[in-house]
Amino acid sequence: MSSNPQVLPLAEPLPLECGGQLDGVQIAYHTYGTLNEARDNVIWACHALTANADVLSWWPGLFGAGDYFDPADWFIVCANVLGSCYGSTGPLTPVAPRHKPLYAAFPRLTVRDLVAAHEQLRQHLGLTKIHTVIGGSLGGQQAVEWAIAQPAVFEHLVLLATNAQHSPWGIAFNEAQRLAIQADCTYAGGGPEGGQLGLRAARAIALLSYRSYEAYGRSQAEADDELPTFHRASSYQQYQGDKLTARFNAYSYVTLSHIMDAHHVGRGRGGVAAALGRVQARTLVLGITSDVLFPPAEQQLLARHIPGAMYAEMESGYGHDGFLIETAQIAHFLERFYVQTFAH
Ligand SMILES: CC(=O)SCCNC(=O)CCNC(=O)[C@H](O)C(C)(C)COP(=O)(O)OP(=O)(O)OC[C@H]1O[C@@H](n2cnc3c(N)ncnc32)[C@H](O)[C@@H]1OP(=O)(O)O
Ligand SMILES: N[C@@H](CCO)C(=O)O
Repeated sequence: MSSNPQVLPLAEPLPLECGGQLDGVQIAYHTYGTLNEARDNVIWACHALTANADVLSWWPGLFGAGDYFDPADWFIVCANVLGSCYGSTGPLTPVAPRHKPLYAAFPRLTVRDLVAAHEQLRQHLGLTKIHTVIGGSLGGQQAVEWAIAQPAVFEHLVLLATNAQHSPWGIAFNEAQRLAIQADCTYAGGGPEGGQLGLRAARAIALLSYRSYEAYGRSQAEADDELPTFHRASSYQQYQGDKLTARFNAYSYVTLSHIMDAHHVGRGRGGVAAALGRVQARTLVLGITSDVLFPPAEQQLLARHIPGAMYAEMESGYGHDGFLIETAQIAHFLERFYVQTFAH
């Protein structure tokens, strides 16, 4: 990661959708570029499961100098979500009044709680209008929830590889990963290193849902003369598990996967169609042909119910993670979208 994020301590305890409140919440965030005089050049990026507030580091090709969202033109904001481990309050953050981390006892949160915390940051920054809020996967779940909760704030909404309600299939994947973490006997005991072996296995499971048959075939095919005891795909799975455990913790992972599972824009709002009907932002929804975790039918549903939404599909063999990789296609569809919305 490049620079350290700024941190906003929230003035009041945060009431939680599932009941209770979280005291002493802090939100870590990055801003890039300059807010123009008209204050109409704000892009708010929402990150996915294991990323952080430094969007320039994890979405290169879309955010950065010379990219579609260039800090020379835009005031870009990205904030770490509550429950994560990159500076915002999470299970390993010491919490008042005990000043001890909550580990496995961290409260259940929902996407609406993530939105409520970032909404306080938006107000703190004095941003009355957001030109575009954009997010993929969990970031898209946050973006759509926010556009429903605060419809007048967002002029454009861009949703990638996401959904209106997390699917039984997605929940089952997350539960399999949580079972792997809980099978690690160091998880229940707590402590900053608890559950890391389980997390390694969880990431390997998750990768199966982020990539595709085609992507593994392309990058992990074995040579004819390779020993039958070595498999590139096995080594890849282990490497990806190690890579995540070096930068993330099991408690945040479990917290965030529960948040994803609880995502349902229609809860208490008369159902999904009624909730999506509240969105006022001009909306672009992007699906990925090979996404098995959030299949295109889920994005088509979003586009069907968000008034006037534009839908497009990216041809990609990368699977779900294509939303982080196919930046040229994303830029192409963004350009078409902005030209079309400008014309109307
Ligand atoms: C501190 C931080 O890093 S912060 C956060 C960074 N991550 C995020 O923000 C989350 C979002 N990003 C992601 O999920 C991912 O980075 C993606 C989807 C964009 C790309 O995934 P990657 O893992 O980089 O790409 P890919 O799946 O092609 O794997 C390549 C890596 O696997 C390694 N690899 C490939 N095949 C094998 C193999 N058979 N055995 C062992 N390692 C292998 C490569 O050497 C490469 O290693 P590197 O990452 O150390 O360079
Ligand atoms: N690969 C993404 C999760 C997929 O949405 C991440 O690690 O944040």
